[in-house]
This record gives sequence, C-alpha cells and structure tokens, in this order.
Amino acid sequence: MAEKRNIFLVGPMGAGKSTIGRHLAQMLHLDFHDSDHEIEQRTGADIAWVFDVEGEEGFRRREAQVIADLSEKQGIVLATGGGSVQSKDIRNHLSARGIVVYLETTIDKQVARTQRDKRRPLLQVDDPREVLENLADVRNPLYEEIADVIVKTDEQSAKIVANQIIEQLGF
Ligand SMILES: Nc1ncnc2c1ncn2[C@@H]1O[C@H](COP(=O)(O)OP(=O)(O)O)[C@@H](O)[C@H]1O
Ligand SMILES: O=C(O)C1=C[C@@H](OP(=O)(O)O)[C@@H](O)[C@H](O)C1
Ligand SMILES: [Mg+2]
Repeated sequence: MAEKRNIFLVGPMGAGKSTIGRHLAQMLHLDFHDSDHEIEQRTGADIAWVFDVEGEEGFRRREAQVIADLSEKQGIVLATGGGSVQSKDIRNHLSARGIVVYLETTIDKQVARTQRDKRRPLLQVDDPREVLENLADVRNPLYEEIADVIVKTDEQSAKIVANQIIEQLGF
C-alpha cells in the first residue's frame, strides 16, 4: 500500500471481525487492534466485568474512547465491537479515518459461532437468537451506511475471507 490506510472491520457478533482481522493484518503486514481487547487491556478486566460493574453505558463510553484513540493511528486493522456503529461519533470516526469493511453473515452462523462463548454479555440470555435478530434490525442499516465494501463470512474460512477482502480492496 502506498499510503498507510486503516482498515476497520464492522459487523455483528460472530461475523468474524476479531478472527479475520488478525489474519488480514498478518497478510498485509499491518498492526492489528481489537477494541474489546483494548478495553480489557486498559481496565485490566474482561468485557463481562465491565458490563457488570459499569453497565452497557459504561462499556459504550469506553468503546467510544478506545475507537477514537485507535482510529488516530495509521496503517492498522481494527476489529470493532458489533455495537460500536450505534454511536454516530464512532461512525464518523471510522468513515473519516479508514476503509470500512462490513463483515456480513447469517443469524444461524452468528448463533452457532457464539453459543459456547460466555464472553458476550448481551447473549447470556435464554434466547440469544431473538437478541441477535433485534440487534440486526437496528444495526444492519448502520453497517451498510458506513461500509466501503461488504464481504460475506458465512461460507468460507476466516483465512479465505481475509484473502477476499484483500482482493476486493485491490491491495
Ligand atoms: N469465516 C469463519 N468461518 C468459520 N468460523 C469462523 C469464521 N470467522 C470466525 N469464526 C469463528 O467464529 C467465532 C467468533 O468469531 P469472532 O472473530 O470472535 O467474531 P466477532 O469478533 O465478529 O464477534 C470464533 O470461534 C471464530 O473462530
Ligand atoms: O454487539 C455488541 O453490542 C457487542 C459485541 C462484542 O464484540 P464482537 O462483535 O466482537 O463480538 C462486544 O463488544 C460486546 O460484547 C458487545
Ligand atoms: Mg470481536
């Protein structure tokens, strides 16, 4: 890449942002960041703890700060959290400071990929599918609004999807 542009991955829980982002960064020799991981580093606690102690509101404040800070960097791949696009400030930061890639998948895949993982507080409910469907109604238009490219992640492995992103971006 001539200019060191950032690549921001957005999309719902279980789309593969964290996993595909790591592969993508490795392939492009860019630094990889994950907003959830950065929140955990800064607080010294896990995401579930932040939700428990500070509520979703506290988590969202931290998420906005972390994304504002990380998006100032150059030449990074950033995996955002699935809810980050609900903030207009965050959408503006992402659009202004890099290429936004929307990783799209099916609700079935989201359920399958997240069901054994206790680290997503919003999904620790009796019917996570219903939560994912309701979130999709609100968030999918926002992912679409800021996406420069949209890549499906339900049919191929994370590495292949990372390669497809590179092709689509023309790198
Ligand atoms: N393309 C893919 N194919 C199969 N499994 C995947 C794919 N992308 C991610 N996964 C798996 O799905 C789970 C959730 O992925 P993750 O990267 O944490 O998603 P996100 O960060 O978007 O919530 C992980 O166990 C990961 O290994
Ligand atoms: O969709 C959401 O609101 C959330 C998504 C999670 O990240 P992933 O999208 O990486 O799972 C994490 O930020 C938190 O549990 C809230
Ligand atoms: Mg993630």
